[in-house]
Amino acid sequence: MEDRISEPELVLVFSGKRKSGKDYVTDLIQDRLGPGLCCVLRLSGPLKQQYAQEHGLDLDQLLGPGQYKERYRTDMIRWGETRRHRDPGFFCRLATRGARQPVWVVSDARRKSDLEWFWSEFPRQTRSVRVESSEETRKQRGWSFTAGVDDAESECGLDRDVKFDWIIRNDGDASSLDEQLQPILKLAQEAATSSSSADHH
Ligand SMILES: Nc1ncnc2c1ncn2[C@@H]1O[C@H](COP(=O)(O)OP(=O)(O)O)[C@@H](O)[C@H]1O
Ligand SMILES: C[C@@](O)(CCOP(=O)(O)OP(=O)(O)O)CC(=O)O
Repeated sequence: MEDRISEPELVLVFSGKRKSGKDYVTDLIQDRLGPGLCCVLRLSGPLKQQYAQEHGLDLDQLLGPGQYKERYRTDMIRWGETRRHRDPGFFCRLATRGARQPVWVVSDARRKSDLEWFWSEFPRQTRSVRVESSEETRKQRGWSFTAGVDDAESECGLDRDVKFDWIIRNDGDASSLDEQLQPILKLAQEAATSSSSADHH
Protein backbone atom coordinates (compact mmCIF):
# COMPACT_ATOMS: atom_id res chain seq x y z
CA MET A 1 0.00 0.00 0.00
CA GLU A 2 2.62 2.54 1.08
CA ASP A 3 6.18 2.77 -0.09
CA ARG A 4 8.16 1.24 2.72
CA ILE A 5 11.76 2.42 2.47
CA SER A 6 13.24 -0.31 4.64
CA GLU A 7 11.96 -3.44 6.30
CA PRO A 8 12.31 -4.00 10.05
CA GLU A 9 14.92 -6.46 11.28
CA LEU A 10 12.73 -7.69 14.11
CA VAL A 11 9.02 -7.41 14.87
CA LEU A 12 7.98 -8.32 18.41
CA VAL A 13 4.21 -8.75 18.52
CA PHE A 14 2.84 -8.54 22.07
CA SER A 15 -0.52 -9.66 23.34
CA GLY A 16 -2.07 -10.05 26.77
CA LYS A 17 -5.21 -9.37 28.75
CA ARG A 18 -6.26 -5.92 29.90
CA LYS A 19 -3.99 -4.70 32.69
CA SER A 20 -1.50 -7.51 32.15
CA GLY A 21 1.04 -4.75 31.49
CA LYS A 22 1.45 -4.73 27.70
CA ASP A 23 2.05 -0.99 27.59
CA TYR A 24 4.33 -1.08 30.62
CA VAL A 25 6.49 -3.91 29.27
CA THR A 26 6.69 -2.60 25.71
CA ASP A 27 7.60 0.91 26.97
CA LEU A 28 10.33 -0.66 29.08
CA ILE A 29 11.78 -2.42 26.03
CA GLN A 30 11.79 0.84 24.11
CA ASP A 31 13.51 2.61 27.03
CA ARG A 32 16.22 -0.03 27.07
CA LEU A 33 16.84 0.01 23.32
CA GLY A 34 16.24 3.72 22.76
CA PRO A 35 13.85 5.39 20.33
CA GLY A 36 16.42 5.37 17.53
CA LEU A 37 16.46 1.58 17.38
CA CYS A 38 12.99 0.71 18.57
CA CYS A 39 9.48 2.02 18.09
CA VAL A 40 6.34 0.94 19.93
CA LEU A 41 3.41 0.50 17.54
CA ARG A 42 -0.14 0.29 18.87
CA LEU A 43 -2.79 -1.21 16.62
CA SER A 44 -5.31 0.59 18.82
CA GLY A 45 -3.63 3.93 17.88
CA PRO A 46 -5.18 4.43 14.43
CA LEU A 47 -8.36 2.75 15.69
CA LYS A 48 -8.77 5.23 18.55
CA GLN A 49 -7.79 8.15 16.35
CA GLN A 50 -10.49 7.40 13.81
CA TYR A 51 -13.04 6.49 16.49
CA ALA A 52 -12.39 9.71 18.46
CA GLN A 53 -12.75 11.79 15.35
CA GLU A 54 -16.02 10.19 14.30
CA HIS A 55 -17.49 10.42 17.80
CA GLY A 56 -16.07 13.77 18.95
CA LEU A 57 -14.02 12.27 21.82
CA ASP A 58 -10.79 13.22 23.60
CA LEU A 59 -8.07 11.19 21.83
CA ASP A 60 -5.40 11.72 24.51
CA GLN A 61 -7.68 10.31 27.17
CA LEU A 62 -8.67 7.40 24.95
CA LEU A 63 -4.98 6.60 24.49
CA GLY A 64 -4.15 6.86 28.22
CA PRO A 65 -4.38 4.19 30.93
CA GLY A 66 -7.24 5.82 32.89
CA GLN A 67 -10.94 5.02 33.17
CA TYR A 68 -12.01 7.19 30.24
CA LYS A 69 -11.34 4.53 27.56
CA GLU A 70 -13.30 1.95 29.52
CA ARG A 71 -16.52 3.91 28.98
CA TYR A 72 -16.14 3.49 25.25
CA ARG A 73 -14.45 0.10 25.06
CA THR A 74 -17.46 -2.05 24.15
CA ASP A 75 -18.52 0.27 21.39
CA MET A 76 -14.94 0.76 20.14
CA ILE A 77 -14.51 -3.02 19.94
CA ARG A 78 -17.65 -3.31 17.87
CA TRP A 79 -16.66 -0.42 15.65
CA GLY A 80 -13.15 -1.86 15.12
CA GLU A 81 -14.53 -5.30 14.35
CA THR A 82 -16.68 -3.99 11.55
CA ARG A 83 -13.57 -2.44 10.02
CA ARG A 84 -11.47 -5.59 10.50
CA HIS A 85 -14.10 -7.80 8.95
CA ARG A 86 -13.93 -5.76 5.80
CA ASP A 87 -10.12 -5.71 5.82
CA PRO A 88 -8.24 -7.70 8.51
CA GLY A 89 -4.95 -5.87 7.90
CA PHE A 90 -6.50 -2.40 8.08
CA PHE A 91 -5.16 -1.29 11.48
CA CYS A 92 -1.90 -3.23 11.11
CA ARG A 93 -1.06 -1.34 7.92
CA LEU A 94 -1.94 2.04 9.41
CA ALA A 95 -0.01 1.37 12.64
CA THR A 96 3.17 0.34 10.81
CA ARG A 97 3.07 3.09 8.21
CA GLY A 98 6.07 5.33 8.62
CA ALA A 99 7.92 3.10 11.12
CA ARG A 100 11.61 3.34 10.26
CA GLN A 101 13.42 1.78 13.23
CA PRO A 102 15.01 -1.68 12.87
CA VAL A 103 13.04 -3.08 15.83
CA TRP A 104 9.25 -2.81 15.96
CA VAL A 105 7.40 -3.60 19.13
CA VAL A 106 3.68 -4.05 18.51
CA SER A 107 2.03 -3.68 21.90
CA ASP A 108 -1.50 -4.97 21.37
CA ALA A 109 -2.29 -7.88 19.07
CA ARG A 110 -5.73 -9.20 19.98
CA ARG A 111 -6.87 -11.46 17.20
CA LYS A 112 -5.41 -14.25 15.13
CA SER A 113 -5.77 -12.01 12.10
CA ASP A 114 -3.43 -9.45 13.73
CA LEU A 115 -0.68 -12.02 14.26
CA GLU A 116 -1.28 -13.62 10.87
CA TRP A 117 -0.82 -10.28 9.17
CA PHE A 118 2.63 -9.84 10.72
CA TRP A 119 3.60 -13.47 10.08
CA SER A 120 2.64 -13.11 6.46
CA GLU A 121 4.20 -9.67 5.86
CA PHE A 122 7.38 -10.29 7.90
CA PRO A 123 7.78 -14.06 8.24
CA ARG A 124 11.52 -13.95 8.98
CA GLN A 125 11.32 -11.11 11.52
CA THR A 126 8.13 -11.74 13.51
CA ARG A 127 8.18 -13.16 17.04
CA SER A 128 5.15 -13.39 19.32
CA VAL A 129 5.25 -12.49 23.00
CA ARG A 130 2.50 -13.03 25.56
CA VAL A 131 2.29 -10.95 28.74
CA GLU A 132 0.51 -12.68 31.61
CA SER A 133 -0.53 -11.49 35.05
CA SER A 134 -2.74 -13.13 37.63
CA GLU A 135 -6.31 -11.89 38.02
CA GLU A 136 -5.34 -10.64 41.45
CA THR A 137 -2.53 -8.48 40.05
CA ARG A 138 -4.80 -7.19 37.31
CA LYS A 139 -7.43 -6.29 39.89
CA GLN A 140 -4.84 -4.34 41.86
CA ARG A 141 -4.16 -2.43 38.66
CA GLY A 142 -7.83 -1.53 38.31
CA TRP A 143 -9.28 -4.42 36.30
CA SER A 144 -12.68 -5.91 36.98
CA PHE A 145 -14.52 -8.44 34.84
CA THR A 146 -16.80 -6.84 32.27
CA ALA A 147 -19.16 -9.06 30.30
CA GLY A 148 -19.01 -8.33 26.58
CA VAL A 149 -15.36 -7.29 26.89
CA ASP A 150 -13.43 -9.89 28.91
CA ASP A 151 -15.31 -12.80 27.36
CA ALA A 152 -15.13 -11.45 23.77
CA GLU A 153 -12.65 -11.95 20.96
CA SER A 154 -10.89 -8.68 21.72
CA GLU A 155 -9.62 -10.24 25.00
CA CYS A 156 -9.78 -13.98 24.20
CA GLY A 157 -8.86 -14.21 20.49
CA LEU A 158 -5.31 -15.39 21.27
CA ASP A 159 -6.06 -17.54 24.33
CA ARG A 160 -5.80 -20.81 22.42
CA ASP A 161 -3.83 -22.49 19.64
CA VAL A 162 -1.14 -19.85 19.40
CA LYS A 163 2.51 -20.70 19.68
CA PHE A 164 4.20 -17.87 21.56
CA ASP A 165 7.94 -17.47 21.30
CA TRP A 166 8.03 -16.06 24.84
CA ILE A 167 5.56 -15.85 27.71
CA ILE A 168 6.38 -13.10 30.22
CA ARG A 169 4.97 -13.26 33.76
CA ASN A 170 4.34 -9.74 34.94
CA ASP A 171 3.17 -10.03 38.52
CA GLY A 172 5.09 -7.18 39.98
CA ASP A 173 8.68 -8.13 40.76
CA ALA A 174 10.91 -5.77 38.75
CA SER A 175 14.00 -7.98 38.84
CA SER A 176 12.08 -11.00 37.56
CA LEU A 177 10.68 -8.91 34.72
CA ASP A 178 14.18 -7.71 33.85
CA GLU A 179 15.48 -11.24 33.79
CA GLN A 180 12.67 -12.45 31.54
CA LEU A 181 13.27 -9.61 29.11
CA GLN A 182 16.98 -10.38 28.70
CA PRO A 183 16.72 -12.85 25.77
CA ILE A 184 14.31 -10.54 23.96
CA LEU A 185 16.55 -7.51 24.47
CA LYS A 186 19.56 -9.53 23.33
CA LEU A 187 17.82 -10.57 20.11
CA ALA A 188 16.68 -6.98 19.53
CA GLN A 189 20.19 -5.65 20.03
CA GLU A 190 21.58 -8.20 17.59
CA ALA A 191 18.91 -7.29 15.06
CA ALA A 192 19.66 -3.59 15.43
CA THR A 193 23.39 -4.22 15.06
CA SER A 194 22.93 -6.27 11.91
CA SER A 195 20.82 -3.49 10.42
CA SER A 196 23.46 -0.85 11.18
CA SER A 197 26.25 -2.98 9.69
CA ALA A 198 24.09 -3.55 6.59
CA ASP A 199 23.74 0.25 6.29
CA HIS A 200 27.50 0.59 5.99
CA HIS A 201 27.82 -1.78 3.04
N1 LIG B 1 5.68 -4.59 36.34
C1 LIG B 1 4.98 -3.51 36.68
N2 LIG B 1 5.37 -2.71 37.70
C2 LIG B 1 4.64 -1.62 38.07
N3 LIG B 1 3.50 -1.23 37.48
C3 LIG B 1 3.05 -1.97 36.45
C4 LIG B 1 3.75 -3.14 36.00
N4 LIG B 1 3.06 -3.67 34.98
C5 LIG B 1 1.98 -2.86 34.79
N5 LIG B 1 1.96 -1.85 35.67
C6 LIG B 1 0.92 -0.79 35.80
O1 LIG B 1 -0.36 -1.41 35.69
C7 LIG B 1 -1.26 -0.62 34.92
C8 LIG B 1 -1.75 -1.43 33.71
O2 LIG B 1 -0.65 -1.70 32.86
P1 LIG B 1 -0.73 -1.45 31.29
O3 LIG B 1 0.65 -1.60 30.76
O4 LIG B 1 -1.46 -0.20 30.97
O5 LIG B 1 -1.61 -2.74 30.89
P2 LIG B 1 -2.29 -3.13 29.50
O6 LIG B 1 -1.61 -2.28 28.44
O7 LIG B 1 -1.98 -4.59 29.32
O8 LIG B 1 -3.75 -2.89 29.70
C9 LIG B 1 -0.49 0.63 34.49
O9 LIG B 1 -0.79 1.67 35.39
C10 LIG B 1 0.97 0.20 34.62
O10 LIG B 1 1.83 1.27 34.91
C1 LIG C 1 -11.01 -1.10 20.80
C2 LIG C 1 -9.70 -1.64 21.31
O1 LIG C 1 -8.65 -1.40 20.38
C3 LIG C 1 -9.38 -0.94 22.63
C4 LIG C 1 -7.97 -1.20 23.08
O2 LIG C 1 -7.60 -0.38 24.09
P1 LIG C 1 -6.19 -0.54 24.79
O3 LIG C 1 -5.17 -1.01 23.80
O4 LIG C 1 -5.90 0.74 25.48
O5 LIG C 1 -6.50 -1.70 25.78
P2 LIG C 1 -5.73 -2.28 27.04
O6 LIG C 1 -4.28 -1.85 26.94
O7 LIG C 1 -5.88 -3.77 26.92
O8 LIG C 1 -6.42 -1.68 28.21
C5 LIG C 1 -9.81 -3.13 21.50
C6 LIG C 1 -10.04 -3.87 20.20
O9 LIG C 1 -10.82 -4.84 20.25
O10 LIG C 1 -9.45 -3.52 19.17
